[in-house]
Amino acid sequence: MIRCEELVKIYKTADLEVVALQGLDMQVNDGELMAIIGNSGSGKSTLLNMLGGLDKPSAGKLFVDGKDLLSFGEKELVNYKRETVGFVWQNNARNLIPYLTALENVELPVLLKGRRCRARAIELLEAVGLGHRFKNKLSELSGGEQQRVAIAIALANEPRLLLADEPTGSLDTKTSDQVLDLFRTLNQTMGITIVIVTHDPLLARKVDRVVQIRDGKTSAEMIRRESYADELARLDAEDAMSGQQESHIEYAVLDKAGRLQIPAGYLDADGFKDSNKVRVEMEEGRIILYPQEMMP
Ligand SMILES: Nc1ncnc2c1ncn2[C@@H]1O[C@H](COP(=O)(O)OP(=O)(O)OP(=O)(O)O)[C@@H](O)[C@H]1O
Repeated sequence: MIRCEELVKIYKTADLEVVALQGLDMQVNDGELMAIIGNSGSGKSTLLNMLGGLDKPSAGKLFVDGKDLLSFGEKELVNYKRETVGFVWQNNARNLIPYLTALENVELPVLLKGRRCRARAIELLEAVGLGHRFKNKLSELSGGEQQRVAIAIALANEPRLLLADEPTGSLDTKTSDQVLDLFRTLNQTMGITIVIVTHDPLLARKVDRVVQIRDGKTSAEMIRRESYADELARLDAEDAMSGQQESHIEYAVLDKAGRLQIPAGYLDADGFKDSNKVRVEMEEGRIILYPQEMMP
């Protein structure tokens, strides 16, 4: 669904250049539900904006749903944003009009697309579990319900890809869980690919793959040992203690040039700390790193 190769984004301001993405490689499969995590300023939102066609990369390759985004002109970009992607933001106010009802809020974008809208808007609200609240004004809905209206709007154009930037950032744990459950249901029933940018470690634990970005590059991937659905089924069957097992296996990302980012903290050990060299040995199918002065 998504293929980024050596993606670079440089922001130029009057007196400064910021390299927000520094040759980022990432793939997302069709129908995947995955999360992107990383420290503040690591480039997550920049990447999401590139994927959504809201901004253009400075260099690299970017394919979404078989389309080469870097080759797009203005018109193709507008079509792409209208037809291929949907967005969900942390801040609902960006999407919603408080004095209109849930139904009117969803009808609006459907109307703009020139379809028969009421039936479709009701269908979308039912898909996000709000079939019973569509006559309520936005101001009468809870934060989680408002976020679900925003998700219904994002689905109005039947996008193949849903991009969510901190979608649970302003919600409590229980409501965040409900929004994530909704993403999972939409992912399974509609086959829509979903990419979530999040700071929330609990949310990240619940998706099957997490990509970590460090300094504008992918540095690690956490892949579930078993799917979340399988884990829930197993936990139901076993006692609660088995939930202590780590849910994900962490992989460091190896780029095409053979570069590897050692996970944060590993190089704090004695011998590695004050050196810019490590000794690399191949041993029985393993690659082992030794501090410079330590002989194997
Ligand atoms: N429009 C812009 N002009 C200049 N610099 C920018 C712009 N947008 C982002 N940056 C810079 O690019 C870098 C990456 O920013 P980005 O917003 O992608 O990070 P992030 O990982 O999403 O952070 P956060 O988690 O805090 O939202 C930062 O150093 C940021 O200051």
